[in-house]
Amino acid sequence: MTVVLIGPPAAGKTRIGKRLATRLGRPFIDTDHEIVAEHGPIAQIFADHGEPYFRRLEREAVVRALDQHAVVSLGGGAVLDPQTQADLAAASVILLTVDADAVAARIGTTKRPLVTDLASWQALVDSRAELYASLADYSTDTSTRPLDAIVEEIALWVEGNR
Ligand SMILES: Nc1ncnc2c1ncn2[C@@H]1O[C@H](COP(=O)(O)OP(=O)(O)OP(=O)(O)O)[C@@H](O)[C@H]1O
Ligand SMILES: O=C(O)C1=C[C@@H](O)[C@@H](O)[C@H](O)C1
Ligand SMILES: [Mg+2]
Repeated sequence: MTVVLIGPPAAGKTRIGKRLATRLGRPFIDTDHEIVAEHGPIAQIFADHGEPYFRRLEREAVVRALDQHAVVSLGGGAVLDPQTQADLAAASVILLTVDADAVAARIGTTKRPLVTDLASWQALVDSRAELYASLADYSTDTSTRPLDAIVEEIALWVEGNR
């Protein structure tokens, strides 16, 4: 089964996904990175064409990624697509959560069009928390523990669920 990481911005999907893929001996795909490689910076896509256009590109990247026996990190909003929600039933879905205190230290430097400060991050999380939880087969919090401990915990769960 494809292993998929979901969760809000700055939860650690990219960093943890990369290490988890190495740990499991699988390729790693990050849908945000696929979109950037093909179409340029996400903030620029939002600015030039708007969010609905970005979501269409994202859906195409998700379809390609879910077809691989890989570890896939989805963009934070990829799960808003109903077809993606349905497709995730056939994957092992891991939700990464993070609390606001930890995120405050993480969101300073990157360019996220929908997350400009802690308040916008919190609003986005509040609006999606139920959806994230409903799609997850396993959930773990990334706020305080070192990356390697989190990766090992997830890897053991995946190996138990093959
Ligand atoms: N367990 C952790 N402990 C400390 N810092 C972490 C941890 N996990 C991630 N980080 C840091 O948090 C930041 C965000 O991580 P990452 O880019 O992996 O998140 P993401 O969920 O992919 O976010 P997005 O794709 O929305 O940008 C990075 O600077 C990363 O180094
Ligand atoms: O949460 C979101 O809606 C987003 C998260 C990022 O991963 C990017 O996919 C983009 O900035 C949108
Ligand atoms: Mg990421």
